[in-house]
Amino acid sequence: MYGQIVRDGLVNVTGIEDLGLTSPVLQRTSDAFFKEISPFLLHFGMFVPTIIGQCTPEQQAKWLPLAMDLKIIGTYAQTELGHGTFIRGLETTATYDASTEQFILKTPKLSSYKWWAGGLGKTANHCIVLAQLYTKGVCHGPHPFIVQIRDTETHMPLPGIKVGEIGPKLGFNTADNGFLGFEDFRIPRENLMMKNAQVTKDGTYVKVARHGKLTYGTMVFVRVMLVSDMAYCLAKAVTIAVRYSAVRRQSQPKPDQPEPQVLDYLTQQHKLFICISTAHAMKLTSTWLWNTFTGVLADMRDGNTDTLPELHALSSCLKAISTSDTSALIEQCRFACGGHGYMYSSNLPALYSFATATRTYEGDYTVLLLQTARFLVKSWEQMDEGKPLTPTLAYLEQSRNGSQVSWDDSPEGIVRGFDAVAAGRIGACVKSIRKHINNGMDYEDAWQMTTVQLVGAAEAHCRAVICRVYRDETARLTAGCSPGVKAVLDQLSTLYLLYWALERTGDLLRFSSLSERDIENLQARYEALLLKIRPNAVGLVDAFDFRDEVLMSTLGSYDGRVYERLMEEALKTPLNREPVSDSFHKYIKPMMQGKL
Ligand SMILES: CCC/C=C/C(=O)SCCNC(=O)CCNC(=O)[C@H](O)C(C)(C)COP(=O)([O-])OP(=O)([O-])OC[C@H]1O[C@@H](n2cnc3c(N)ncnc32)[C@H](O)[C@@H]1OP(=O)([O-])[O-]
Ligand SMILES: Cc1cc2nc3c(=O)[nH]c(=O)nc-3n(C[C@H](O)[C@H](O)[C@H](O)COP(=O)(O)OP(=O)(O)OC[C@H]3O[C@@H](n4cnc5c(N)ncnc54)[C@H](O)[C@@H]3O)c2cc1C
Repeated sequence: MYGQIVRDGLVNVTGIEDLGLTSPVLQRTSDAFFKEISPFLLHFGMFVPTIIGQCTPEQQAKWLPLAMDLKIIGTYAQTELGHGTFIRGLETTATYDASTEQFILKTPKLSSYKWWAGGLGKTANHCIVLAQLYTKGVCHGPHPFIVQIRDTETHMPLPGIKVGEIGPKLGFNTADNGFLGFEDFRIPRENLMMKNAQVTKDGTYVKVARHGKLTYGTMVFVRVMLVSDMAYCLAKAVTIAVRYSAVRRQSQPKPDQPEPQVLDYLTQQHKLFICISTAHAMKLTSTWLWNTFTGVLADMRDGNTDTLPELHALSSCLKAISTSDTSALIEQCRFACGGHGYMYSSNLPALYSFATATRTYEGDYTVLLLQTARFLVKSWEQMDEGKPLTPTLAYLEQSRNGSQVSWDDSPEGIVRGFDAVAAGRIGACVKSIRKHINNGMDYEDAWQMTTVQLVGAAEAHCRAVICRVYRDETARLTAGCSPGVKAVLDQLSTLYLLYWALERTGDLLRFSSLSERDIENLQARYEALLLKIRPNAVGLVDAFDFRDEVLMSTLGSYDGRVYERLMEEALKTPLNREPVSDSFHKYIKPMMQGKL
């Protein structure tokens, strides 16, 4: 039964089509069972997908049934105390011993301890370990291995394994993130996950993969999944904040009139409606990214890896921007709920601590944007050589002659404006790199000196992609809808464009013919749009269709009994069990009597 709950709740989200499971879904029933992060998150989120992505069919036949039936519980241990970002710098070694046909796992020093893997501390008995593969005295770089770390009967760590929990964190405190060290721990040769590289019995290393970075495949998969996760988290947060804002009344802007719902303040609408619109933008972009991902998988099954670099660039920037926007906007939802938003029972602190972690894990924000930037600069250089551009970079063509794009304030025109900003910023980076090189720097230093601009260019590219996909997908999906639904969804996608155009006026002034008058118009349209969305705001968050059991919020429940729920929760707190707590007699009273 328990296993079934875990499977229903989490495996659907991983959307492993090869297993006949569904693609990403917005709602997750698991949230009603696990109030916090599940210690099984890594089992279904990374352990199982890595078995699928990195094992041969024979290895899958052995490990998948065990993992799917929860006969073994696994996690994914890549990060070490000393290195997370730089995977090639990992220090754990797996050295092949041909005489016993085993790998010997070793943690050479403190900084080589595996650190962070979810469920590793107390829950998992198996683990995917990324280690530098040595055979015949040669290091072949990091490779994944399946390692049993605990006895499946007693759950005791096996001899040669040092494992434990890493301690309290900002969030994720129920995920038992762990550390792991190896003292010459031996595993069979067959535990190397051999889809992309193999070691034969005599220790010969055989590379199978056509692309050098396929070992990083699970990370690409999880990055793709995270965009949809972010849409889901933000939809939850804004449901809480909008419902609360409809219940909460504050201040008296006009004398002799009742206190308005705070949702009627334009500033409150400015804080919240962009969250509704962003949740839609991310959901539609995540589905589009998922389709791109499955397309690339299909290409790779046919032996073609040409589309992988664009997928890596897209999944990197969309992971970075969706996690960063979501954490900022969830925090904005908390601000929008005033003091009560700070209550744990509002569920906003938990949502925030989850979202802000996603900005770091599975690839840090800056690091991933720089990966995208690498692709963008390379594409620019290829364009200069007259080579064709990939579909998501087709907009670079317009910047070839370097002239400013003329500003057009229709939604499609604004999307073209974002294209122009992205193209302009990428072009500026290429110019900066070339200038530094002409001044005598080598390429790496010229790149370093341009990284602040490169991060900005990758952000601009990602924003342009989101704007285009959001606009196009909204038009496509609402084609058969009623005029009312179509109009409201069109308002939401227009709001996204206006909001970001106003956020990026500096860039638009630089790379398009936008004028002061155009900015005034944008501002006026934006404010008018907020008022148009206001009557539908509660309906729009209700349409996300979260059950109260999933939302778990005193502020956001469907019935709006905010104050009653806050009081009910307050009365449950252990400090309210007795009218006078022991500390009064032990410390406070003696202090008042001058006896301390
Ligand atoms: C619930 C919580 C769960 C959390 C779990 C975790 O956090 S688990 C832990 C999660 N941990 C992390 O996420 C760690 C984040 N760190 C990383 O992913 C890598 O260390 C790196 C990508 C930053 C650099 O890697 P590097 O030093 O090996 O590479 P390089 O920069 O020298 O580039 C060389 C070439 O490789 C290309 N390429 C790179 N990646 C990919 C890819 N996936 N696919 C395809 N291609 C890729 C790149 O574009 C470039 O191509 P070019 O231009 O030559 O044609
Ligand atoms: C809640 C949580 C759960 C996690 N779960 C797992 C797990 O299950 N398994 C696992 O293996 N790992 C896990 N991790 C680890 C996570 O993947 C890493 O923390 C993450 O990849 C960032 O790496 P880092 O910690 O080494 O940061 P660092 O790379 O040390 O980052 C520190 C700073 O340096 C900057 N920086 C680093 N490199 C560059 C560069 N090349 N250029 C410019 N700036 C740079 C970063 O931007 C950042 O500002 C988890 C982390 C968290 C927070």
